[in-house]
Parts: sequence; structure tokens; C-alpha cells
Amino acid sequence: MTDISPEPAAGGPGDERIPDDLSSLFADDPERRARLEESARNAVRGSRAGMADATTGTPRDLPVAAPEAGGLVFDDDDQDPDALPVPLPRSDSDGWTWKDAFPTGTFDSAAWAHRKKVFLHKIAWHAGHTHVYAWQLTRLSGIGVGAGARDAWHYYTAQEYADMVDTARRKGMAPDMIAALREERLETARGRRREPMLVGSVTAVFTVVAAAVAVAQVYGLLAASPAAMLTLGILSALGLREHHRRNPDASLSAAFNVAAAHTAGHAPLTDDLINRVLRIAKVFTKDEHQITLLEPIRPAEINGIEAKFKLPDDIQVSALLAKKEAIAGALDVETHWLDIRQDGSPTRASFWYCTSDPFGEPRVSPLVAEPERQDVWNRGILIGFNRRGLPVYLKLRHVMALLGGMSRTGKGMLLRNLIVGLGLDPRINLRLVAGAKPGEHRGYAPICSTFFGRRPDRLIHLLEGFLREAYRREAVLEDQGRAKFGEKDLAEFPLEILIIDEYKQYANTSMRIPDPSDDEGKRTIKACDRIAELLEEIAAFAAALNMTVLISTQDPDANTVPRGYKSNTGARAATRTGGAVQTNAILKDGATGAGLRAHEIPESLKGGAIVDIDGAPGELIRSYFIEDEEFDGAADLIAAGLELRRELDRAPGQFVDEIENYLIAVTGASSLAGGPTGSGRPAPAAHAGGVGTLVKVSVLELLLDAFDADADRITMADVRAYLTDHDPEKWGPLDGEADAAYTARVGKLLVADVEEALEGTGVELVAKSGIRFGKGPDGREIKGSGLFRKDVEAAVEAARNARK
Ligand SMILES: Nc1ncnc2c1ncn2[C@@H]1O[C@H](COP(=O)(O)OP(=O)(O)OP(=O)(O)O)[C@@H](O)[C@H]1O
Repeated sequence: MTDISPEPAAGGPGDERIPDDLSSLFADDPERRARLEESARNAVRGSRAGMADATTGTPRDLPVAAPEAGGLVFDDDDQDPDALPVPLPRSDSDGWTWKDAFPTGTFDSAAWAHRKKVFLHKIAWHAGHTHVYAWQLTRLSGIGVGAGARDAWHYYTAQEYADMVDTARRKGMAPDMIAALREERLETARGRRREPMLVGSVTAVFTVVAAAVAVAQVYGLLAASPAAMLTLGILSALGLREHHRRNPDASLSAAFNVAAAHTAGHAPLTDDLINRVLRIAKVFTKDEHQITLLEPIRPAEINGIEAKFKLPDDIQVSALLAKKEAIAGALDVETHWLDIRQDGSPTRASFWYCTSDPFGEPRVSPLVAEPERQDVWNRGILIGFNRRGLPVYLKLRHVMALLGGMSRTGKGMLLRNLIVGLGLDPRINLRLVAGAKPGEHRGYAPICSTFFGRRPDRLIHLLEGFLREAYRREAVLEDQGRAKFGEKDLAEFPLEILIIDEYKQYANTSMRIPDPSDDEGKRTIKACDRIAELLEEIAAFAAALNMTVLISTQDPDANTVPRGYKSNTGARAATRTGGAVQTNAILKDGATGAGLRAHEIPESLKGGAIVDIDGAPGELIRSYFIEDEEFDGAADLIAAGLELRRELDRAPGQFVDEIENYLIAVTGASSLAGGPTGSGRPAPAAHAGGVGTLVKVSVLELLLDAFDADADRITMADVRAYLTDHDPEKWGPLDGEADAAYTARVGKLLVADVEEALEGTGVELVAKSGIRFGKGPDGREIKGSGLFRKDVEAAVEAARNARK
């Protein structure tokens, strides 16, 4: 007999018994319990059916296979994947169990859960149509009464003779034959009237009816209902027989005229429903077209459902994809709630959809709860989830990348996911160049080998340094006779990732720099042209050298991103764009034609992005959320990344950094970890502290830093905005503070700080009013108070001299 009682001990005799309520095991470590619960919830989310299984909540040290990721993982061919090895085909004797003798899905709880749903839906559907059934039964009974009475009368009066007499008369047969027929009819009818069966059944019918009426009269309708039901049943059966005679080709159920359960709105998915939908969408055009389920239909991720089926031989998955909109319409769901993929052959499909918005709820990055080391090389960077709820990883090796979209659509959040992920892999050297507002990114500074903002000339030097490093690496490869670096080389040649945010600021800068080709140093060229030139040169060959550039830009047009760079990008992501032109400028040419319409991402879907990677079909995803407004949700992740790097001597400043060294050599200033203040403001290399060292910067230096690189004046409003970025607590508005009060308060604060910094120098720095700042977007002249660069420079100089 099989013993199904629980094991008496944990692992064997003598082991301690495991308590039923496992939470008691964590009584003195609630934090561990909370972590375990959290990871169990995550595991459930990642499971195929969104349900707990035997592995859920099991604490273990063994590495577990990552949940199946979205289709956007960019795979490279030359690396040894550290994923689980592909299982060998099973031999006949290998691991056969009795369960294998049953059809697939027989023991699958998720499949049974779906079957139960379909069954209950059918019951509910038919129960909800009882009024229709009642009416149809009554109608059929009516037909039954009519047909029964007619047949009985026909038999009772021997009507068949009437027909024979009629035919004989029409054919002009002899009158005596007609008379004989009449005589025979009378005889037969008389005989039938005496038949005990007929008399008995007529009497029985009338007795039952009369008895039912009498019972109903005396005891009420309920008491008579059994007899009434019996009568109704018999009469309906007669009616049904008559219906079948009249419509020999129609099915019996057609008599009830109730649509099949799968025609109900949002009915659970069945093969009938798929067939109907594909017929409505005109994918199936012949009567014999129908799908064959390859495995049972299963619930998938929280509110989704997945079916894997084989199409008829003459229809391919591409036909389904072409009719995706019509299929979504027939299912009554949004097009982006539906996901159809080829699954093994062109006629095998994996068909997934959900009945509520899969991106409706933002999801917090799992790294926030568990900031663990990432494997950016093999697995990629966790950036968000796809419509199936599966995590999406972006691989940034051996590619150049591009991210674009309109303002406030979630580019910053995508970058946030990328940067924290990159920070958590110590094999990456991350360099971040911000556009106009470096303050937004200062939280990332500690893990950045280089971080600065708004300095086109410094970006040029950085790109030159990057290029120099690329040539150095290329020379190594040449010496070794190899084509590209791989994972094994990461220790010596870490993956260099340079992110340029708000690239448009650099593409539009009016700064001019000395022309490098002019030996006399007299000619100048536009900084933006030099930046574009360097980017194109890097993009042409550096990817194979473990060197990647990612450009993020707002509202790009066809000319924003250098053509040579764009054509060498292997990974592109577009948040909501302003139109088809912008979409095509970010994603590959013709993207809109291929259905990658980033301009159609709903405005309400913050963080929604189409990720388009060479070699994989583009897909709509939503980035994970990492709090950015109420508080800095990335701070702990950056701290964890820094800690991890420090332990391995891979934090900025702990290793020889060829690129940052080049920058220091050329500019004399270091932007290691965002410079000494971590604000993205480079400082003379001698001032640069170690990792996270804070050096007090005078307010005058901050003011100088507030100027746009090529501007000779700045408005006080911009000064306030910059200072707020730098230190919101000191310079930002208080809660509920009116604009005028804020301006006056900060003005006084600034004057006091400036006076203190210039004390004893004899120099004064005050805001000047009536400065012209050129024309605003509305064409009107902007005039107001502000500062001139030359005045601030003079003040900084005076303060420095006084300090010496
Ligand atoms: N995946 C997401 N889930 C939830 N909210 C998000 C998501 N992505 C972005 N948001 C929210 O949308 C807003 C705009 O996002 P973000 O700042 O990243 O946009 P942006 O494109 O970088 O804007 P800008 O170009 O103006 O800097 C922010 O308030 C952010 O919290």
C-alpha cells in the first residue's frame, strides 16, 4: 500500500520534524522571512501560469535558471553561454514514468485550472440562458402538440385513403374502384377507432392533462409541475422530432437557437474560440480550416492566457501576424494585449493575449528589493517587462545603441534601469555624459568612471580618449590575430559603456573649437560636427572591442543622430515619439511600416517603449519603475554597486583608467565619479578626491558652472534652477512657497554666500538687471536680471588668488 502520510522526519530518522507552519522557522529573523516571501512572489510572477509550484518559496543556494526572458535579449554568437546546457534527446529508457503514458497536460494543474474555468463558464452561460431555453421548449411543445394532433388525426381518420381516392379520381379510374377505396377507408378507420392502444393512449394523455389541471387547481401549480414537466418533455420531444423533419440538415441544438458559450464576450479561450476568431479575421477562408492544439491551453502570467497550436498546412503564422488587428478586434481586446509568435515552425503558433491592460500597473524593478550582482555580459541589463509580463534584458555588448522619444515619456527611467544594472556588474566601466541638467544624474556619479554634463569640448576629449582606447585594444587584437573580444577578456579589457544623455544639446551646440587639422590653430570648426565625426568613427569599429556607446536623445529628427552612427546601431529603443518621422529616426528605417509605431504608444503609458534589436522582432515593453520623484529609489542600488566594486577593486579610482587618464592629461581636470563634488563638474586633477570624497566648492565656482558651455550670460532664473539641481535642500523652494517669496529668499542667500566667498578680495559680484538674452520661442526679446560670465570668472579668479 502506498503511504501518503507526511514524512515523520525532515530527511531521515533522527532529523528534526519540520513544523507545518514554516513561518515559525523565521521567528527570530523576520527580515529573512520577508525576503523569502518577496522572492516567492517574484517566482510566482515569473512562473508560466502565475501560480505557485513546488519550487516556490524554497530557500536554496543552488543557482536557479533565470525565468524565461522576453524576446529582446540580444544574443551574441561567439560566447559560451553560461545558461543551462541544452538537454540531450531522451532515450526510450531514460526517465520514462507512468505519467508519460497520458496525454500532455493530464497532470498539469494550470491546464486543469483553465479547463475548470471553461467548464464553469459553460454552465454559467447556459444557466444565464434559461429564459431562452424555457421559451424554446414552450415553442417546441406547441409544435409537438400540433404535430401530435395532426398525426393522430391522420391515423384516426385513415387519411392515407383520402389521398389514394383523390389520386384515383384525378387519374379517371373506374368509379367502382373509387367506391371500393372509400369503403375500405371507412372499414380501416372504424377498426383503428377500436384499437385498444389508441384508445388507451388517448385516454392516458387526457387523464394526465386533466389530472395535472385538477391538481394545479386544488394544490397550486407547483404540485402539478412534475406532471406538467412530463407533458412538456413529451411534447417538446415531439416538437423536436418535427423540427428535425423540417430541417434535416440543422443540428438538434439549433432548435434552441442559443449561441455557443465561446461566443460570449471574453469567454475563456478554447480551440472553438480560436477557430471562430481566425474565421472572423479572415485568416481561415475555407470550411475545413481549423487549428490543432499542441498542448492544453494554460493561464499565463497574471491575467493572460496562452495556447500553442498548429495551423492548417496552407496557413503560416505570418498570416496571423498580418491580421493581428482584426484578430484583436474579434477577441475584443487592444492590439497590444495580444502577442502571436512562431513556435517551432512557420505553421506552429504561440498565441497569447490578456483581457486587461498588461502594462496597466507599473512594476517596480525587482533589483530594488534585491540589489544583486548582475551579469550584463551574458544575461543583459534588466530594463522592464513585456506584455507577457516576462522580464526583458538588453544586451549592450558588441553593439552601439540609441534611445529616443519625447520629453516626459520615460527615457530617464529606461536609463535609470540601465545605469543601476550596469553599476551592479563590476566588469563594466560606465561613463555618463549628461546634457543640460547633470544634477538629475548626480546620484549615479559614484559608480561612473567618468561623469560630467553640458561640456561639448570635454565630450570631444572624452570621445577622443575613447577612440584612443579603441585603437589600443584593436592593436592587441591584431597582435593576437583575433576578430573581437569576448567574456574572457573582460578582466583586462572591461566592457566600456559610454552613455550620452540629451544628445540633442550636443548636436545643436554653437560652440566652436580649434580645427585639429590646422597646425597654426587659427581655424575653428563647430564642436557638434567634431562630435558627430568622432561618434561615427567609434561606431564603425569599436563594438567588437568591448566598447559600446549609447546615445539618448529627445525628439530627434533624421539629422540629429549622425547617420554613420545610426546605421551602426544594433539596439534601439523608442519611448513615445511625436510622429512617424521621429519613430523612424530612432528605430530602423521603415520601422513604422513594420508595425513599430512608437508614436502610437498611449500617452498614459509612462515608460512604454518599443525596443528594436537587430535579429529580434521589435516589441513593446514597459520599463521597470525606480522611484524618481518622491525619493531617490536608485540610491541603495548605486550604493550596492559601489560596495560590490570596492570589494573587487573595481570602483572608479581604484583601477588604471586609460580614458579618464587621457581626459586629465588633455584637460587637466578629472571627472572621475562626477568630479570631487560628484555633481558632474570636473575639477583640477589635484583637487579630485578618492571615491565619494566631498570637497567644498565655493558658490562662485558653482555659478561659473551654471553657464551653458558656449554662453556668455545667464538669467537669474537659470542660476536658481542650477543651484536647486545641485542642492535642492538649500536652494530649492520650500513646500507651498510662493514664487516671489522664493526668489527673494534665495536671492538674499546667494548674496550672502557670494559676499562671504569674496571677503577681503575687494571684488564684488552682483546680478545686473536689464540684460538682453535674445529672442524667446515666441519671438519676443527676453530681458531681465542675470550675470555675465566674465564677471563670474573675475570673481572666481579673485577668490582663488585670495586663497593662495
Ligand atoms: N516605467 C514606468 N513606470 C511608471 N512611471 C514611469 C515609468 N517611466 C517613467 N515614469 C514616470 O514618467 C515621468 C517621466 O519619466 P522620465 O523623467 O523618465 O521621462 P523623460 O523622457 O526622461 O523626460 P525628459 O526627457 O523630460 O527628461 C516620471 O515622473 C516617471 O516617474
